[in-house]
Amino acid sequence: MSVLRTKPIKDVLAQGEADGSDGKLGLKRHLGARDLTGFGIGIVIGTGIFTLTGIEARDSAGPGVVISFAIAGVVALLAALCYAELASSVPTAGSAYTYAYATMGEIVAWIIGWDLLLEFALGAAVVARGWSGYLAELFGLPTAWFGEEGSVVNLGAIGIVLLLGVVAIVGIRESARVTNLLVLVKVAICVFIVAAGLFFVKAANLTPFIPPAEPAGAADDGIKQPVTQALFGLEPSVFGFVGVLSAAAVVFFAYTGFEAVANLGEETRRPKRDLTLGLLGTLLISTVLYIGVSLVVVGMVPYTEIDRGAPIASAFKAAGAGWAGVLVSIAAIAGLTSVILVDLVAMGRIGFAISRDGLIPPSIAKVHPRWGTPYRISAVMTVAVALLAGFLPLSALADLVSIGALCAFVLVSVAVPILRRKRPDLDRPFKVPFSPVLPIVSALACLYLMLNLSVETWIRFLIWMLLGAIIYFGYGHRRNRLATANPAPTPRTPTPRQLTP
Ligand SMILES: NC(=[NH2+])NCCC[C@H](N)C(=O)O
Repeated sequence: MSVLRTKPIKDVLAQGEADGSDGKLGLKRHLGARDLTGFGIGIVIGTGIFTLTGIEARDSAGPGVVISFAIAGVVALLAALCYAELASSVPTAGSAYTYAYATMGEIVAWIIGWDLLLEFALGAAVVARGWSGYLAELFGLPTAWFGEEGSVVNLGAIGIVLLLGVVAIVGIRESARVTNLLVLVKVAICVFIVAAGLFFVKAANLTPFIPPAEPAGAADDGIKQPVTQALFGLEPSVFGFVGVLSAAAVVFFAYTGFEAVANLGEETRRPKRDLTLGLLGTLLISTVLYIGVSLVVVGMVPYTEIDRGAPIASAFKAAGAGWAGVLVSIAAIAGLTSVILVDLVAMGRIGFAISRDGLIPPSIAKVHPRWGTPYRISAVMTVAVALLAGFLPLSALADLVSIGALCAFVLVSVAVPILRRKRPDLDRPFKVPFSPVLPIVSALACLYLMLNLSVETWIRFLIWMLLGAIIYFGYGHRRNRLATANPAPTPRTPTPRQLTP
């Protein structure tokens, strides 16, 4: 069936190796392992740790939110292992989209590509609104233009997206420099938060570590409740182990985005080695920091009193160290800025890979001769993200970013054992241990977290996917490169003249 056609792996590899020198579409190779880890941490540490920690501790898990972060971290690490195997053996700009095209067929590839566009575009937009909110608070700007509620247009969000969009377009090296700097700031401050906060931790705040389950309030009912609870007709409840698990699904947002690294394979000097280092390094560092920061927050303040909006800053304030609040704001602004930038960079690469294959119009896949970036698709998508962030109240849509990431992780996990059977002799610099067991566990864990997200999120996600299906059958299905390719040209037999030296 034509929707299930796959792209030969040798074509995928050839596309990934083009560097633009022979007139083929190709990106420029500037990045090393440190840059990749910088991009990874750049996109990972942001809104999640600075806000979700408070909300989930208070409303869903108590101090057990630390376990939620650990669980989400392990699930993300499993997915990162699978990503590392595929990214290092098939280093391309499209990551999961490309792996799916080579293993599971065009329609699955499209679904994943469309899903990744949602994740990265919405990721940038959601975080841009948060960014604007921080800015407004820091400088006392009018919330009508910079805030979340009741604003007509969010100028801060539009401004930051356009500005970072320009950085992303002007060059991968420039983007790496800006990202590395921001990452240094936010990681240093996170380390400081953990080290200083430990002095204020009180054992009493940590007991009971997991508060006993209790019935959920009306707010968590109906389409707001996790699919697992709705599906099995369970009485909606919060806290207890169930609460810890549903908090894990929500804080998973804090880990999403690391896959951006896997999209930089065509811009990395030594992709086979460095992609693995970048992916796993990102995850290890962020997991350790997250567990540290969340432990400090719930250890400093009884969970019933944690501030929902600014949990870290107000924990320090309560301990009489209000000055730490300024540091936290700086870390948050630096963190959110790098998240948006890397989201925009990665979004351009995914769009580039999809349009290069003709599933969306190939003319926008052009690479800029000097900057070496996919500037057209990046520009188009940056403007779209700016409009989204400027006009839609998005804070409710963070879960949609998570479901998008999780859906891609499920497919990437499944793709590992499939690719091992389909192309057994592919050069694999990194191999997931215990395949297929570990990839299957990874897929199931991601699926489980997906089912812990709310019914509402699933409905929104399915609507987005339906839109994708319409575009695919209306355009991509007939117009893409595999569909329009002439029958494979027969190999030219060398003429006798060519054979003689
Ligand atoms: N592509 C994405 N998932 N982007 C959003 C990343 C969000 C980031 N993990 C944070 O906590 O702020």
